[in-house]
Amino acid sequence: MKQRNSQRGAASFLGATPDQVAAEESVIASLLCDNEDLFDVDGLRPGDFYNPQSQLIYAAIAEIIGAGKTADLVTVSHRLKGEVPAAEIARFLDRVPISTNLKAHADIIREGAKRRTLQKQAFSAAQACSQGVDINEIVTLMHNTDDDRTEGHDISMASIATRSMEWLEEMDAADGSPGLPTGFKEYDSVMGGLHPTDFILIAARPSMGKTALLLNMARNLGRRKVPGLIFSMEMSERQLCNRLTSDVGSINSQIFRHGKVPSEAMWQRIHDAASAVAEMPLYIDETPNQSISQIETIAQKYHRRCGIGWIGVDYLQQMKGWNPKEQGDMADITKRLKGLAKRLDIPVIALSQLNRKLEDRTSKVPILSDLRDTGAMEQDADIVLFPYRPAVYSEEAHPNAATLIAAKNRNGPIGKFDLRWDPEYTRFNDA
Ligand SMILES: Nc1ncnc2c1ncn2[C@@H]1O[C@H](COP(=O)(O)OP(=O)(O)OP(=O)(O)O)[C@@H](O)[C@H]1O
Repeated sequence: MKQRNSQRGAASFLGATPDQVAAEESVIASLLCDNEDLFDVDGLRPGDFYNPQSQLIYAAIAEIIGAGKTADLVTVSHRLKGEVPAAEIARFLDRVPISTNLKAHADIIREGAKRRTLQKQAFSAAQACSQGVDINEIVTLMHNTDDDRTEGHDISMASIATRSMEWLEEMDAADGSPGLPTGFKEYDSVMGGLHPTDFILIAARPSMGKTALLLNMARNLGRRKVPGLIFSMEMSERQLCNRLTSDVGSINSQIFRHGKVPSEAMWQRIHDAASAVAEMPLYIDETPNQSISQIETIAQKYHRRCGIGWIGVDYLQQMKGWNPKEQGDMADITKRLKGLAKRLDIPVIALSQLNRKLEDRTSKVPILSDLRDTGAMEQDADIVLFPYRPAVYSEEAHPNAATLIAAKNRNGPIGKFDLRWDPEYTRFNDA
């Protein structure tokens, strides 16, 4: 009885079915006979093969062909000397290769690999559930199915170059930039908007207008019907909605603060603006103190369900695990936000406070080194933006003067963009 229970608890992982074994043998036999067939197997990876020897042989064939040489029994045996006996490699040649059906055979191999991966993942998730691991970690584990691999994504340079050209042709035909427009004309023209896969940091001292800047971009994208998701760990969903309404309708935000609407005409304006905001495909998660795992899980869910085209995180210092004494944890957060941008192929915009050491300088204009001591932000960010309003520090400065400083741009120019600040609507405009 005891033994039966322990057997029931043990994992019994899938092996290869006879058709998968046949498919693996067929692909290797075909490749050994005709190297051109490699292009037909469409991004198959060594790890997709079940048989460990097949994995090694396939990897050797792909490497030899990749180096511009011919892969045959002699060259492959030479490369795998000491790992796979030549007689074992020759055994594949006993099969009659059916290269006309190679694509179908590659699909069978890929499907087998996908089943085995999913089974292992489900097993790990079941174990994590019974061990009480954080629920969000488990959901992330379940979602990390390496979609690219399971879809047979070809990562060879030949294929990447083709895709890049197709992308450029598409963009050229669409007569526009691949970036999402922020709505700030000069910024968009120089920086090309917000680029997919970019991790964009908006950093400033408190009350400089970081949230305002993010919401101004959200309003512009919302009007263009680009879905977006904002993690607002400081302000509530109602506060953000009120700010958007104030911005869209040019309504003094103090009305929302005091909860008193001065006239019927103002009610009408508020209703009109609120209706326009309601039609924007924006999603706001106001849960405070979210962990990076929670953010990843929620972002992936909204990306799948609603096709979100950008993400905003307001702000990093409010995230669970953001602790200056734990530089490693902070670096993990920024790395994973960059990873999220890449995986979902959308821009991720994170807001961040700047260190108060800046206040000790004569010039209060932020510089990149103000990001030091804050994990790997400076390194992980593709773009670093500093909104700056001189009136915060000097009574002599014009109250509406503002600059958006692009202090870092991994793939393009940096620059300074003059803006106008309208405080009553918490709105930045083109100057
Ligand atoms: N009705 C208003 N009239 C004048 N100024 C306003 C009004 N509403 C907001 N502000 C100003 O807008 C700024 C707030 O901007 P915002 O919250 O976007 O800044 P932040 O950099 O995100 O701040 P924090 O770091 O504190 O979250 C503050 O300087 C505030 O004084």
